Formats: sequence, structure tokens, C-alpha cells
Amino acid sequence: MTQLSPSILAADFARLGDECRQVLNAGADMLHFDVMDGCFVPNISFGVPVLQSLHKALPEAFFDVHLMIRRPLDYVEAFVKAGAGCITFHLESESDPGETIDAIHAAGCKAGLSIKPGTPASAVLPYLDRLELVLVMSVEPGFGGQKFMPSALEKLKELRAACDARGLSPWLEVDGGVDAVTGPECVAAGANLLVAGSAVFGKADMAAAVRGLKSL
Ligand SMILES: O=C(CO)[C@@H](O)[C@H](O)COP(=O)(O)O
Ligand SMILES: [Co+2]
Repeated sequence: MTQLSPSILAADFARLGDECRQVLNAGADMLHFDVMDGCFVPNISFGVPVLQSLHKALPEAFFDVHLMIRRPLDYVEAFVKAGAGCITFHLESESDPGETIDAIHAAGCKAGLSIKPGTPASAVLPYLDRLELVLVMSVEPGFGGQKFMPSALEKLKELRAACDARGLSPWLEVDGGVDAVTGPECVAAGANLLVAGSAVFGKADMAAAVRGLKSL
């Protein structure tokens, strides 16, 4: 079954706890927590203290942390302590991927690896057996509300085939411009975890948006 991870980047930060509770009550499986450092991507979002507060307010929630930062390895411990359920970092970051995966696991957390639109799916293959999640970006990371890039679909297919061939079943997540139109295409290509920011928090009826995307 397809799972949904609403990106809180599109939430009203003045009402963050309430909006997170609303989407979880409507059936969202987890919360997508986009961390941006103004270096790896040209935008700054939020970090450890915000996760700490949300985790305290919503102890049952699973936090799908997406690190768009230059040196993810340096922050693994802090995000795990703050309540991360899975930490996904970028293959294009400055940290060594193998070392970072090991550090995330050693801290007792699930590990995810993400690729930007310009990085081929094949770059993930050496790490595939060690990952609980693979994230294919369908926009350039840094901002919500961008248009879905269809080139992500081929990557999802390739990664789904590689997982099947190796008998692996990590979450295959897609992030950026996912909505009621592009979501079904992603699912058909092999994604089983959809991130949606504006298509959930940007809607007047967030609960209906969650139910719609969950039914894909
Ligand atoms: O990681 C990112 C952007 O860098 C995403 O998680 C976006 O926040 C998704 O927002 P929408 O494209 O769904 O509005
Ligand atoms: Co994200």
C-alpha cells in the first residue's frame, strides 16, 4: 500500500503542531521534515529544536527527516536524539555515504539516501542493500511548490527493478511536485512512499487531500 509523508515545509508555522496533528488524524503515515542549511540548497528552513518540540508534542508520530545540508554526518546524532525515525541525506553532500549510513544505524535510526534530479539512479546501487529508504527528488531540492520533473519516473522504475532483483524492499520515496495527477504516475513507476507539501498543507481541506493521496 502507498504511504504518505506530508512535507511540513508547506505548513503554517504559527500553527505547526495543530496542522501536523490534523494530517496524522486524517491518515498520513508520517511527517516529512525538510532541513535546509542555506549552503547545500539556497534556502534555510528549520532544524533540531523544531523537531524536538514536534516530537514532544506528537510522541507517536514518525519523523521522516530529509537533510538538505552540506555535512549530514555531523548532525546525525542530534537529529536522532531529537526524535528522527528515519534520516535521509543526499548522495551529493560532502559526507561519505557509507560512513553516514553506518552512523545513522549506529545511532539506532533508519537510513535513507537521496538523489537530486541530475544524479543517475545507478549511483544509489552500491548502497542499496544497506538502506531502509531511497529518495528520488522530482524537483531541484530547496523549495516547495515546484513542478514535478517526469525524469524521476524512469529512476523510480530502475530502482524498483534493482530492489526486486535483489529481493530488497526499502521505502522508495519520491519528493517534489507530487499531487493527485503526478502521484499515480509515481506509484505506477514503483514508488511506495509519496511526499506531498503543497498538495496537502496548501489545501483548504487538508484531511480530504490526505485521504485522496492515500487512496492512490
Ligand atoms: O524536499 C523538498 C524540497 O526541497 C520537498 O520535501 C518539498 O517541500 C515538497 O514540497 P511540494 O513540492 O510537495 O510542494
Ligand atoms: Co523533502
